[in-house]
Amino acid sequence: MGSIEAPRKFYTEPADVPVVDYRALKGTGETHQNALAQLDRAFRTYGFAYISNHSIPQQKVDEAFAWSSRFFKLPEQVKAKVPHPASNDPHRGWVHDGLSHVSQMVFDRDEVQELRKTSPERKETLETGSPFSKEVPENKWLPEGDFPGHKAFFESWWHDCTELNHSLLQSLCECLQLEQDYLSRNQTKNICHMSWQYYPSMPLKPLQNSEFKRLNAHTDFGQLTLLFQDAVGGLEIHDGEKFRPIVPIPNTVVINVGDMLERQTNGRWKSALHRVVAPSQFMIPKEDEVDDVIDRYSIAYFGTPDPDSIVSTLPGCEVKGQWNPNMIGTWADNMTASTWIEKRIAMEY
Ligand SMILES: O=C(O)CCC(=O)C(=O)O
Ligand SMILES: [Fe+2]
Repeated sequence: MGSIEAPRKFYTEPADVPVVDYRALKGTGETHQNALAQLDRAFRTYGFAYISNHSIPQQKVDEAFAWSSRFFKLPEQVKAKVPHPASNDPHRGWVHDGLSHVSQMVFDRDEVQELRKTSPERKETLETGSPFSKEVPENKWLPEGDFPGHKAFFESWWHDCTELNHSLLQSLCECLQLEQDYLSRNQTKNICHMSWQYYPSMPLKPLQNSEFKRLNAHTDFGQLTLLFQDAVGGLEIHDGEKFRPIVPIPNTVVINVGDMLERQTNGRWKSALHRVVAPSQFMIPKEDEVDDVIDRYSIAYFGTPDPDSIVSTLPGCEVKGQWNPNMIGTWADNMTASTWIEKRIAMEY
């Protein structure tokens, strides 16, 4: 006789981050107003939301993941033809496992060196920027013969993400009762950035016991991030009390508030700490069931204001929110977007 398996339990309940319907965000009437209110609440509470029914067809998202997997499965000597330098300049190309290291608001080189030893990560990334903007470093592409078709796909994918980013910025403006293009007007040079992340399969134990992370806890330093994740899981956000899983929901994109948007909204919206660890379903105590954690892929589009723009309080956000902006203490007056990005990325290399 077959037995009924007890439902799998998470060690920690997933974060109760809402799924906001993009069609409602872009619609009219009461449903529209409700969707805006839901997004505002999600950003106040978590700094994160899932967006369903968005403008990029799932087939295109699947294609992007297929390109990513093909790239990272190339032999190392091929990927090494487009190496990311040992510094962040230019922030382009393939980052081999161990080259970059994420930390949170640590700006002291010695301290970062120490953290590299005590909180190592297992990841590779491909760092890319706008293929259209003249204001940013050129992308590093493999010869077309090594990887046919990738440039054409990337251009089209970049375009789709940029459109979605601007469309969401408009919704954010509606939440904040600003003119609809208020935030987009300040993103004309397109210094936005896209990281393609690959977390190779690895033994489960060192992830479970925190000897390794896939990605250390951090806040994003841009304005709004669009995050596409595959079905594997492992992303967690800190809800003010503890880290909780952001379980993958098919056909959605995760969006989150970065440091600059937290600063601009004066803490009304939260730039939340997040990290990538073992998927929560592997944290149940059935240790002999699985030895290795499988490959994981994600793609992040970091929306960023124009480099020389001063990141300061938006009209209507003068009253401080419930969250203290992360940049308090380190956020000088008249800080530009590029200064903040460089300050933070420099510490990753
Ligand atoms: O891989 C993920 O799901 C998270 C990536 C991330 O947080 C980042 O690149 O800033
Ligand atoms: Fe992040």
